[in-house]
Amino acid sequence: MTWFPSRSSAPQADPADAGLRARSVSVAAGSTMLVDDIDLEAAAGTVTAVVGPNGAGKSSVLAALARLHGTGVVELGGDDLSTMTRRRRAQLVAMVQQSTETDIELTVRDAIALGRTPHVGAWGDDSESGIVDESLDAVGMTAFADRALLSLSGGERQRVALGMALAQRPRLLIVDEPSNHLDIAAQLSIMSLLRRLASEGVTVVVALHDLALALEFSDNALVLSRGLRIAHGRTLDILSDELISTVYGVDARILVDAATGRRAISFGARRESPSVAPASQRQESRAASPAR
Ligand SMILES: Nc1ncnc2c1ncn2[C@@H]1O[C@H](COP(=O)(O)OP(=O)(O)OP(=O)(O)O)[C@@H](O)[C@H]1O
Repeated sequence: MTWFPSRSSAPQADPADAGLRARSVSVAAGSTMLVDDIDLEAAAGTVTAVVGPNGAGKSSVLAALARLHGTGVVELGGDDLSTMTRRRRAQLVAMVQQSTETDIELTVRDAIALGRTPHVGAWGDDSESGIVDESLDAVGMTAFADRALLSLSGGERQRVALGMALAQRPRLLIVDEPSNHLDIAAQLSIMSLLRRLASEGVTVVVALHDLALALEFSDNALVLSRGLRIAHGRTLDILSDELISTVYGVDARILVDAATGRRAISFGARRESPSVAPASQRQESRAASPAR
């Protein structure tokens, strides 16, 4: 299945032109810096994993990239996401957040159809209505299409949330911890789907707790700790035993399966606490205002 079968504005082939470029992204809550001065570049057609311990600022950075809050400049294909209309931004950027709780009475199909909203014309017309069925299929929810959203399990809701984002046909897909609630087969299937979307030109940025998934499925990684950028580069280059051990405060050893080349990580007892001073202590005087 191809993801952009009939879309005339399919992501451009040239990664340098179509990708994501974020500079000096900061997020504050009052006078507390949650994330400080993060730069990130992600070419179209790549998957970038955002990793780091609990509270490192992953969700905050992702929401700032989607321009839900924070300061700094975020460009997609050279266009500043902050200065475009909300509708235009919604056509380009989809975000799947961690919380999938809802009390809205919708069927699964209706929920996924909501993802088409930014593309629906003034008369309620959507020339690509088949996308809803494709999105249902892609996240394995076709059999659930007429089920009430409220009746779904956590993992099923997670898939619907991703299905909504797929229906948006974004150029930039931001996903916060998609493996939450998912069994191992579902995790691999969602990560494979993200890889496939990238292969069709989408820029994918995904927060992951599972570093083995990051090693297996991402091209590049952004490593955060206490609101600061610790490393950014090719995943296989930067996610080393030493970096993981330092950032997470554990003993970590990456193991490569000689037969398959797949990587797993063996973890040992915690050593000392991570030594990075939090952004909130470093920059208490700085405060970022909400994005436009
Ligand atoms: N409104 C707020 N006021 C104060 N602190 C906040 C606020 N929102 C988030 N934080 C703090 O900012 C830090 C970063 O939170 P964030 O959710 O971005 O981290 P994360 O890396 O996604 O964490 P996790 O892996 O646990 O999901 C956390 O310490 C969190 O407690």
